[in-house]
Amino acid sequence: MTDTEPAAPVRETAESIATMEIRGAATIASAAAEALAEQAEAAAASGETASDPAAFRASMRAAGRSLRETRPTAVSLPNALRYVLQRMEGETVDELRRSVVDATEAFVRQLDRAQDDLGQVGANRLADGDTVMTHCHSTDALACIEAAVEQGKSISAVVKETRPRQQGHITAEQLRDAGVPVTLIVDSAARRYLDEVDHVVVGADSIAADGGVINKIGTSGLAVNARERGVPIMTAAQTIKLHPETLTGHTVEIEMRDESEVIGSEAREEIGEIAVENPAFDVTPPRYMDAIVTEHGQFPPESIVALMRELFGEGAAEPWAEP
Ligand SMILES: O=P(O)(O)OC[C@H]1O[C@H](OP(=O)(O)O)[C@H](O)[C@@H]1O
Repeated sequence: MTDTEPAAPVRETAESIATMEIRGAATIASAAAEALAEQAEAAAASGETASDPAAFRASMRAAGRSLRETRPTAVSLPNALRYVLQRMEGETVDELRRSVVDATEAFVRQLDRAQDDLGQVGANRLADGDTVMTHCHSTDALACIEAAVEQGKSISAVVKETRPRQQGHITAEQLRDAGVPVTLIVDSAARRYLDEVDHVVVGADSIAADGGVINKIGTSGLAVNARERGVPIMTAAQTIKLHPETLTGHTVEIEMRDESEVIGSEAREEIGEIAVENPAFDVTPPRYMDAIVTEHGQFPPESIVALMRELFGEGAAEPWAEP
């Protein structure tokens, strides 16, 4: 390991995030924070970084950078890196190492608590006997449904498959295991089934200062249809999903993924020359979202900016910036 080359566990985590073996905004955040702790342990035990606080710091920043470069849309990733790296302090390598490990542990505890807390808030929006529709796989959205079941409510689910990666299958399995009767549908059947559901519950990868919700591709169409059918739609999102840079006018980059997720090589060859695009996320304008449910309570999307200012001030530095 050199000053600028992250340790093996960081490289492995970065690779797993990029290939989506590790996925979901909250899961990515905790994996990234844990990778920083592993980097701190490795750097404190290896070569020049073990005895040189400046080299140790440089190796932590390089690790942050390599984790940051994996996927662009879920802001939970830079927010996690920022949380840990901003708490890195000490004169000696051992003090620096300890501060990173402690910050990581505190961060992961906070994430778990936030999900439990927002689950209670989201569950309060659901009534006994409700049917919910889900899109993709979101641990924050599932926390709301599972908390409602724990409150003794009987909940059923219509689960959208969510092309192209069919992450609705993970949702279907987890809800079934939680005792929720599940009906799996293809994405294009969503409008037809909206007449049979009481709520739509989705997650978020980022929330913009104007209340726009950035989530798995297809969320915005679902939200427009839900509004047209009069079905309330909520986004379950821990505050780690709030995107601080949107406070200063930046937009959220939408990840474009490989065409192979959309079309297999055989069909591709058969069809011949066509363009294929595979955006992983879209933006739901605030006017189509009824509520953003966080660990601090529920908010109309347009008012989320007040919470963002409270938590982040006016903006945020890159997670690996020198303090
Ligand atoms: O943090 P939690 O609620 O688990 O997930 C939030 C969002 O992250 C996922 O993105 P991807 O599957 O990583 O592309 C989905 O878009 C999901 O709604």
